[in-house]
Amino acid sequence: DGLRPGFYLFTCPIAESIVKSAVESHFRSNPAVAPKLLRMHFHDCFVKGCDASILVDGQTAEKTAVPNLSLAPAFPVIDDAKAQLEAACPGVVSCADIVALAARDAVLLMMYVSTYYSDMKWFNNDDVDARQTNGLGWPVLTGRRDGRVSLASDTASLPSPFDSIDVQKQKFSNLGLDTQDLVTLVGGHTIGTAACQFFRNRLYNFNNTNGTSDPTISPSFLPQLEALCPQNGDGNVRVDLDTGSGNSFDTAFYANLMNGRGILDSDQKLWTDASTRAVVQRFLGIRGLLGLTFNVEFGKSMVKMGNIGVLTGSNGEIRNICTAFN
Ligand code: HEM
Ligand SMILES: [Ca+2]
Ligand SMILES: [Ca+2]
Repeated sequence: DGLRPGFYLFTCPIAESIVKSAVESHFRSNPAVAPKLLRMHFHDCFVKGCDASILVDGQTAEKTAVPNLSLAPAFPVIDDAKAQLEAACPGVVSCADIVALAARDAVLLMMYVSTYYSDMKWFNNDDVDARQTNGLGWPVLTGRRDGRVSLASDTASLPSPFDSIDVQKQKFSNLGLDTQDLVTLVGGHTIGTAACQFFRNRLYNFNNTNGTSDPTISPSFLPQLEALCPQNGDGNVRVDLDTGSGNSFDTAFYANLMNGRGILDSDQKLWTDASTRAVVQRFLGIRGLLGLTFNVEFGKSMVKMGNIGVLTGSNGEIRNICTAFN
């Protein structure tokens, strides 16, 4: 019953290092996979629990739903790790655990890069081997098993960038996550990018009023965003969710919200709404409030998220390949 640290200690002791090396080698050729791996774990857990339902191929599978399309470059990381794991310990390590471990390893790489480097181009694999993680990251509990259902229609439980704070809170509390978890986990937007199509309405057509922009956007930031996402430009152009700090796992995202420089409407509202703003302020160490340390809280909330609806014991299965049920 339940997950535990080191579930594979005796059955596949090399499991966690195989996942780590798969994440690192893909990261080296394409660092953009790191934020996608984090988001993949979130999208897995929020739809039928953390059961690898997001990995299955098929015409009506979760993968085909709009919110999951931009995750495509990160699926091969999981498939690679799984192939190596099947060679080392056949039939033992679940795809759901690979996703959870890969998300942690991806964040750890970003934390490492932001701690020791100002520019990712100086990053190479030798550094990874020599790195000191200094207590960053979090222990991933393992023992999840893989689900046997994957339907695009189930992705309606995912939050949308157009959701109000009340709806965001509701979607999180449905899964046992409170307001602090919401603000903490959305802090994952400290890394990675969003396509213009998901926020362009804020620039040119706010509340369906043509020519109007969202008044919560800082006046100095609006022209910058408009330049990145022109009104009739390509909606697939991608912009950092944390302007000026898209590769660093840090609290700059929250400072941007405070300064009216959020990208998604759902993110900027974390500052507009008093209940979520209070949590943002605690991450920013505003005087008079009990401070919160982002990296620490993020790990705690990730462990909570990683427990959502897990299959354990004899429930579910250990898939042979992550893209298909057995
Ligand atoms: C109210 C909750 C949330 C909403 C509405 C939301 C929405 C979005 C949207 C619209 C994007 C851009 C997708 C694209 O253009 O491809 C995005 C990206 C991202 N999200 Fe969220 N998100 C939420 C919560 C979270 C959580 C809880 C995490 C992780 C713990 C997360 C991690 C990420 C990451 C890392 C990216 C960047 C992906 C990339 O670079 O491709 N998000 N999110
Ligand atoms: Ca799932
Ligand atoms: Ca950042």
